[in-house]
Amino acid sequence: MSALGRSRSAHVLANAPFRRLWTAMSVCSLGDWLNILAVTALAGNLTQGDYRVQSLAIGGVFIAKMLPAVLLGPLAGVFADRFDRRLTMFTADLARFAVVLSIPLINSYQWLIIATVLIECVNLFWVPAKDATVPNLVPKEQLESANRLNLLVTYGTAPVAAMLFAALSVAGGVIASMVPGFTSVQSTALALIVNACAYLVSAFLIFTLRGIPRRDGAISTPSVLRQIVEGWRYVGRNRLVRGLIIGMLGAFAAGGAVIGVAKIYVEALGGGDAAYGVVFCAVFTGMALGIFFGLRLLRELSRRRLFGLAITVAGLVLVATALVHNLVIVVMLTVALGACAGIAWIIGYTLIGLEVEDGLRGRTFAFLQSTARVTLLVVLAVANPIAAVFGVHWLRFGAFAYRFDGSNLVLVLGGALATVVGILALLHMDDRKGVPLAADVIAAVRGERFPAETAEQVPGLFVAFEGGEGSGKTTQSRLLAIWLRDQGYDVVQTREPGSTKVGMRLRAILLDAAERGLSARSEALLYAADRAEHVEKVIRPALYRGSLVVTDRYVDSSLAYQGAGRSLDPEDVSKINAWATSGLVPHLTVLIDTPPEVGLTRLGGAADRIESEPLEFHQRVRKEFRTLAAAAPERYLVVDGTLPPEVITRQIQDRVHELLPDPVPRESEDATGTMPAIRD
Ligand SMILES: Nc1ncnc2c1ncn2[C@@H]1O[C@H](COP(=O)(O)OP(=O)(O)OP(=O)(O)O)[C@@H](O)[C@H]1O
Ligand SMILES: Cc1cn([C@H]2C[C@H](O)[C@@H](COP(=O)(O)O)O2)c(=O)[nH]c1=O
Repeated sequence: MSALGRSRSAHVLANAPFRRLWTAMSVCSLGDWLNILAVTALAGNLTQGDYRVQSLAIGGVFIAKMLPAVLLGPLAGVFADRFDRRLTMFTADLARFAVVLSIPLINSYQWLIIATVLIECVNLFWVPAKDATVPNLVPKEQLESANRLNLLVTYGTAPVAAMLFAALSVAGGVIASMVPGFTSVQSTALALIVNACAYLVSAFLIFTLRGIPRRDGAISTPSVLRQIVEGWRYVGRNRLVRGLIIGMLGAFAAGGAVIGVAKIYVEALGGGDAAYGVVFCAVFTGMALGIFFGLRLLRELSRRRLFGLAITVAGLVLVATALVHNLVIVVMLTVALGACAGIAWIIGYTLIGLEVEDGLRGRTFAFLQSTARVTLLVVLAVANPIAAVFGVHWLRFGAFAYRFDGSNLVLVLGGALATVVGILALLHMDDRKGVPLAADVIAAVRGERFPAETAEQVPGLFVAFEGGEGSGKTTQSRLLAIWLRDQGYDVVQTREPGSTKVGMRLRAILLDAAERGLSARSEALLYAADRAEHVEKVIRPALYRGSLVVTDRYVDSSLAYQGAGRSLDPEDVSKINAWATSGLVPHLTVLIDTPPEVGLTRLGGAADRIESEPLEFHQRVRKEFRTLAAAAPERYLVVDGTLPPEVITRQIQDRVHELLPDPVPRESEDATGTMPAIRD
């Protein structure tokens, strides 16, 4: 049966060919993780004795693992597609089986490095052949679930492999105690034999898998360097995405430092290969806990804050890990480290997915993956040499001696880097400025959201106009903008709904008098959606540029129209709007208070969907506007909308004048050392 002919509702694993490929992928992933652990452990065991030589030997393995993908990745993708995919994967699996098996047989460091390079080169053929096969076996609508499952086995097999490695190391230890001459090197060989068998199982599964087409169209994988250069053009433009990527790369670099020196670090703590496996497993267990429980526990905390906080805490935990010389505590700290990394990674990925428009998302993810790879390579290349050069030092305090070696130094440096990057991310992306972080976190742990008592601290000034229909908001907001521009201010005059591309469509739906069936909740959500776009795309960027923003309607309109007018729960309306705006509150709201009997008669043309509501509706709206203003008089100016327009204008100018920043910033005065010209 053709892939497209299959039932849409069935689970993707009900598809037998895909299930077989997925099983092969799972077994291979398990083998890959086991391979990382086994070859690094073996490199350490083969060079045991000299700390410096051992550090460099392990560093060499990581470089041998990363380099082929960076240098030959795109080339292999193109070559891989010239051959029959099934045959490519089958041959690659057999080759990997043979090369991995040869490592314990030859048992030399030089061959270990050559074999590692060979295995990675073979992987470069296996992976694109597999990637290109998945869409051939799975219908289009199930491709996303298939990719999710692939991702699950790619990372989900890591803790399994780590546990397996630890178990095999313990078994090796037991054998060593019974069989004279059985060394730690031979014990690591057990893991390599299991690793080789995993590739053999995969070869069998692929060989018996029918239905893989020979090839269809070339796989074009652009070079890593090109992806980075091209990606930066898109990423560099968006402040939030820039912050996210820098944060994620910082976390990655710190993670790379841990991976690089983990083996020598664990050994210095008196742990063998089993302990190395346990620490590895702890990182991934922590990541899973962070992804599944961390986000739930801190659901009320702003995602942007949580992202920066998670990286900062990861950095501090890493520093603590470096300084504490107790294996049990180190394992516990490693779980915490993994949890923070998991939280940061999932938030970063999700926010990028949400922030970057559809057409650029692929390139942004490709950019992230390429830079992450290069970052990892650079960190792995320098981590172990740094550890080796630093060597082992003993700090003596009387009878007490404290060991501080190269691995401790690398972990402290990695931790410091993550802490700095985390703090930068917090400052760069904070969407709740003015709300103390500690109070926000404590409230979030209790499952509450800390109220934003103070307005967000932005360089610009934010003024909103509110009022009923025909009250004079458009007239007065325009006059205010002109007056401000005349004084040399950069002014953004805007309105709701409908000031963004999406907003214009929403406005058309919301105000179309023919749209009769819209429920009150949908209406509230659509206004909130328009506002979220408006704040994100227009208001916040302008305020951060230092502009003066004058908007015709904002959150109060929803509280008045949807809350009071439509009788929705005001708490609910307030919550969705606080979420939509990330708590952005105007510095001043000008309420032009006009009786609806007057305002409605001022309007010309056909009434829109809201204007055509009965008078009582508009009266409830007016009452709510007045109540909101009375509750926070310091943030409101209420003017009588029945006064002549010029009188209203004067009142507004007087009040806004008090809030205006100095048009000549102090820094520029200091820089020029001259006084601005005084004209009368
Ligand atoms: N103070 C005033 N006295 C009399 N007429 C006014 C006054 N202010 C505005 N108008 C007139 O009332 C009409 C509606 O004004 P405007 O468009 O500014 O109101 P609005 O609050 O923006 O209305 P809407 O809510 O429909 O957008 C316009 O014709 C305007 O010239
Ligand atoms: C922002 C916002 C607006 N409305 C209503 C109020 C008006 O009837 C229209 C907007 O039309 P205008 O001529 O641009 O003033 O939409 C609302 O019900 N809820 C809101 O949040």
